[in-house]
Amino acid sequence: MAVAWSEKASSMEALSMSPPHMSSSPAILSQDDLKKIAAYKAVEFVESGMVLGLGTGSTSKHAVDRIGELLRQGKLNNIVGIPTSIETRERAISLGIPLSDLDNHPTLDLAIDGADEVDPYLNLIKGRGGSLLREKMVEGACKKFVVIVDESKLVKYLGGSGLALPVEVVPFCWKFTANKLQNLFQDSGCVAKLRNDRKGQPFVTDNGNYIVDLYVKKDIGDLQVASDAILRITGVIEHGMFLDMATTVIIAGELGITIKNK
Ligand SMILES: O=C[C@H](O)[C@H](O)[C@H](O)COP(=O)(O)O
Repeated sequence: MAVAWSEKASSMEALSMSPPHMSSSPAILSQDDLKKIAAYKAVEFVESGMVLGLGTGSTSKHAVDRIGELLRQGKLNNIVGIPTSIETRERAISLGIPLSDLDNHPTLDLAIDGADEVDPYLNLIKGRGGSLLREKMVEGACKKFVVIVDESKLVKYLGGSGLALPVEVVPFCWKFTANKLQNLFQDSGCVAKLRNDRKGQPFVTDNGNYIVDLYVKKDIGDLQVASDAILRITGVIEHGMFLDMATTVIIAGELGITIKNK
């Protein structure tokens, strides 16, 4: 379903501006504007009393901020947030969003999160920010999982953006695990690289693990088969393919919002 700019008050509220076609000079929307528009649209699905999965990353940050704002304004009440990373937990606390965890709330009403890639079947790659494990645990426990992206995240097949498929691995003998991963997808020209932080040290996840990024030159074939094969490698904890998990994807683009439902 495509939604025109002029019909969507929430989009305008996200930007505090007129829709592009109504302004005297054409407005150029930045990628961050589009992320914010998608996030605000997703927050329209939030109702008072919900247990909410709070995503991680530059797109879901806008959703978390918006939820905090609506709580402050008294337009939402009795929300319980389940954060998917330490970063999101800290942000939610600073916004006064009440928090809990999966131990106390094993079923969530709704989660809102960004993605790195979305394929035509609403399969996702997530985790380029390193938060894939907690995200998959929380978002796998949701009745509804709304994904928010700008249109640059749409791909024909997972891995198709030329960017990485992240895999969280135990630090112990990570090279051994990385080699096994690379060999698994050698037909797709896979190169496995340990992710480093800004200081050139191994990037450490919230769970104390490393990330091996897989770069492929072509389609890796059946995604469920690939997923099972990755998870069978001892040393792998989880990967960033989120297959058949998204129930709705909200895509913000220059021409408006598109909503895709499973
Ligand atoms: O680990 C990071 C998460 O999976 C993010 O949701 C994903 O990388 C998308 O992030 P962003 O909204 O910053 O593009």
